[in-house]
Amino acid sequence: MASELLKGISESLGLDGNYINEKMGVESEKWTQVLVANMYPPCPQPELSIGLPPHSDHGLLTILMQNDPSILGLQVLHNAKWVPIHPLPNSFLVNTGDHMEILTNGKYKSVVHRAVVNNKATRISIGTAHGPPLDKIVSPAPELLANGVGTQLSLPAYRGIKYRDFLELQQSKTLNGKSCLDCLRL
Ligand SMILES: O=C(O)CCC(=O)C(=O)O
Ligand SMILES: [Fe+2]
Repeated sequence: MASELLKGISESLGLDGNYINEKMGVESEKWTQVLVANMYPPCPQPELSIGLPPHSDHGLLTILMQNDPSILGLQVLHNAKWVPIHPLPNSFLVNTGDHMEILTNGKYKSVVHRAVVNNKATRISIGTAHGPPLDKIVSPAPELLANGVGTQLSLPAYRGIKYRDFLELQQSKTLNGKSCLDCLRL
């Protein structure tokens, strides 16, 4: 499913459908897939608590599902406001991650999101994060920097970094409140 979505994203950028899959080693033996299960039990004082603090996902795409679409929890930061996401029944929700933003030179943004809790029902979400192999150095795709006649030539907005080093940077205490992407911005 992730590789089909990545085909659509490649095409939306005017690239060959297999571009991202090939460049990012998607479905190769070493590509990164992480399964995360989150459980948010009811909280008597939800306004004093947070389920999952604001963050962006590090990979290319995260595919998320949740137990009951009528229980709200996920919020996305949009125009400096937290917007609640109303999941569609029987659907997956797809987030674009930091490496999508780096690879597309900011054409696709990495979504900052968080999960809030409620005082009524347990919410469970299950996500699969999809990224390149850990030893892959990801930098803005050259094809997107000078994309055809009549379009503006853009300069790379991020420096390249090995996926493993990005994950280590994200886990390290040297960020001082900055996001990893901010550290890579040129
Ligand atoms: O519970 C949710 O909907 C969000 C989960 C999430 O953002 C994550 O696992 O990275
Ligand atoms: Fe997330």
